[in-house]
Amino acid sequence: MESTEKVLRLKNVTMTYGVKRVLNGINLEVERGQIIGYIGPNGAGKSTTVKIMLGLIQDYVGQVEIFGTDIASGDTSYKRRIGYVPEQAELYDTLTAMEYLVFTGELYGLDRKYAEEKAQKLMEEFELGEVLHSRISSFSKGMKQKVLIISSLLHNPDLLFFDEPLSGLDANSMMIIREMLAQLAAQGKTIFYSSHIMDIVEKISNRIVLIVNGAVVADGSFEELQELSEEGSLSGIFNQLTGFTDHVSRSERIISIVEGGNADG
Ligand SMILES: Nc1ncnc2c1ncn2[C@@H]1O[C@H](COP(=O)(O)OP(=O)(O)OP(=O)(O)O)[C@@H](O)[C@H]1O
Repeated sequence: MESTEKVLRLKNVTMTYGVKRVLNGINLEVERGQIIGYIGPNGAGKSTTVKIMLGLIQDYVGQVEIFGTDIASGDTSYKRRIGYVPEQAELYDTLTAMEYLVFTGELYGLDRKYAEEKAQKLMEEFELGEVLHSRISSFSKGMKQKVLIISSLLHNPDLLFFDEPLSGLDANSMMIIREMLAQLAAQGKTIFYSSHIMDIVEKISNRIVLIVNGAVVADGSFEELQELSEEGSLSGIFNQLTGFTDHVSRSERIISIVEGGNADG
């Protein structure tokens, strides 16, 4: 595999829901080993882009290639090389963690015994060894999130889509995931990381793509984005590039409404 292999290529991708255009011609090329921080305001179109790449939305316009294959070609073998941590997942609450992980491992074509062994080892590393055979319904939010992360990794994918993967995780677990992603990228895995936690995106990504209203408005390393802006932090750059300057007056109005005063006042 060439080190500059294009893992992802989006050509002029547009998506419309009814009369509402939510993606406005996204162009993106991602090379092997990159960690892309995919950021943007609520409703900008991030999840829609990810769902298109996962093959969950098919009525887009434009072209999407993953590992060099057009995903509309009908060849779905690319999916075996992908891992996905959704922002919100319906975990099968009545299953135990082991049952869930073996089930998803087998979906990805893993041998049952191999999936069991790997699941057990990974659960232990995430300090969940004692609840391996407990029902997921008894798990805390962070514990469920760890199970999702493990299930995304079980088949050793080459491309990972992480949507707000650290939600609910404590500071120690966050540090492990951050380090693990950096090490995976160093080995040539590609990571598409979508989050609203700007200081983590700033630290973790070697390339940041900002989308606003379904279009890419900035694309580069954190240092390159800093050159576009007078702001020092990614959250400052985000505020500036999305044209957001009225947080003080907005909060004043909200509090005024809460207090029952004149909303304009
Ligand atoms: N199934 C759907 N039907 C109609 N509109 C939709 C659908 N899914 C998403 N949208 C709209 O598409 C736009 C983009 O949504 P999307 O979920 O991609 O945004 P996002 O950038 O992931 O937002 P967030 O940061 O809040 O998760 C939003 O205006 C949303 O209301």
